[in-house]
Order: sequence, then structure tokens, then C-alpha cells
Amino acid sequence: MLKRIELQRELIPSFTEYPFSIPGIKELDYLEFQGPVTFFVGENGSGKSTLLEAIAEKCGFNTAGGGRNNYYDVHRSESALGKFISLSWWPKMSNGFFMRAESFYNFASHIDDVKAFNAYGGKSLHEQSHGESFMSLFSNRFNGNAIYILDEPEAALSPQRQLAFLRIINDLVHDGDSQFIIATHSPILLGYPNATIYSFDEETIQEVEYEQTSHYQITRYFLENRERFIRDIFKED
Ligand SMILES: Nc1ncnc2c1ncn2[C@@H]1O[C@H](COP(=O)(O)OP(=O)(O)OP(=O)(O)O)[C@@H](O)[C@H]1O
Repeated sequence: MLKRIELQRELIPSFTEYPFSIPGIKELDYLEFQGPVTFFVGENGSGKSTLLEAIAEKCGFNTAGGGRNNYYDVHRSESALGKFISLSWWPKMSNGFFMRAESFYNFASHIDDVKAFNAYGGKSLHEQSHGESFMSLFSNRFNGNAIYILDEPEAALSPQRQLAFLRIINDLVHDGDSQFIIATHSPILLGYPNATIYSFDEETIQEVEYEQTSHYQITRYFLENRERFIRDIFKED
């Protein structure tokens, strides 16, 4: 399990430049992972991907998406934060995968190039729909005793598939001792029971309850008051 990450503040040259100028990062000392499933939530641009990418790099995963054995260079970039965080494990995990929805296309091409699609359901990920290819990755490539670092995995998934993905997470956590750290905007994924939710919306990264997230509140309010909501947001000032 990844138990904790710590920002090595003494090594940071200046807090006025990216990535240290991001409010949540600027104030960060350490973050603890209390259980097998942790979510990062927050507005667009609040720093979730920056921190996830840094963790993935420290785990030795390809920052463009993949595990330790996925060597390809398309869109791979050095994490600006990776050198400045330290990870504490107990026990140490060396298997896992970093998935970012935005560069999944390049990952799929890499799998074609190395003819590895047998490990992904026997079919090129490019010949599957976007959502099907995500589900192939989760169902075929994800297994026990590993850490999964996922950036907006819901991007291509229908609500029904998001529920199926919750089931996959649950099986991997309970039968496989796996750990998930997920940045998401999905109120469905966030509903995973007993997860820790860290919000990047305040000056410091803070733990919040599911019902406190704007994802839950806005979605609920919208569903219960759709007509009024639409009237309000379309209203001319
Ligand atoms: N390579 C970079 N150089 C400079 N600034 C960057 C770089 N990458 C991201 N940023 C900035 O850092 C901030 C945090 O970006 P990040 O991608 O971590 O946000 P996020 O919370 O993952 O957002 P989203 O929900 O939209 O994916 C943003 O303001 C972004 O513009």
C-alpha cells in the first residue's frame, strides 16, 4: 500500500512557479492514504493531474500511461513535481498502472506496435469503442496486488459502465489487495463506499465527505430541480 506522500519542501526553489504555485501544492506537507481507494476531486486546473502524474512517475510508471514495462515515448514527459515528493509504502508494491484518459489513444497505439493486444481481450484497443477499450484495460490488464493511478477513468464510460467499473474496483480491492488513487469528476465513481475523498478546491488539500462534494450537490440539485436550474443558468442578466 502507498501510505503517504510527502512534499520535500526544502528542495523547492520557488513557490511562485508551476507546479509549486498551484494552491494545493503550495501548502502541501504530506498526504496520507487511509484505505485502498482514494479520490482526488476539484475544479478544472486545481492540480489533481499534476499530483497524480508525480506519484505515477515515482512508482516507475510511464507518465504517458502504462505500467513499468510500457516503454514508449509518445507524449511521455518528466513530471515537474516527481523529483520533489517522496513515497512511503507498507508493504511495497511494484506492480500497477497509470491511466490518463487524455492520452489513452497513444497507449493503444503502443499496444498495437508491440502486438500485445492478447493481454487486452485479444483485439486491438483501436478497434474497440472508446468505452469498450477502457473496460478491456480494466477487465484484462488490472489484477491483484497492484496500485492503479487513474486520471478521469470515467471519461468514456456510460453510467452503466461506471457502475460495472465500481464492481471491478471492489473485486480488485477485496480479492486482490489492490489500491486505487483516482482523479474524477464522476459523482457515480465518488460514491464508492468508505473511500477517502481529497478536495483540491481549498487552499490546502482537504478530506471531504461524499455529500460535501460539488459533484454530489450539483448533480443532485440538477436532477431534482432541472427546470428551475436550466431557467436560472439561461437567464439573461
Ligand atoms: N506543463 C505545465 N506548465 C505550466 N502550467 C501547467 C502545466 N500543466 C498544467 N499546468 C497548470 O497547472 C494547473 C493544474 O493543472 P492540472 O492538469 O494538474 O489540473 P487538474 O486538477 O488535473 O484539472 P482537470 O480537472 O481539468 O484535469 C492548471 O492551472 C494548469 O494550467
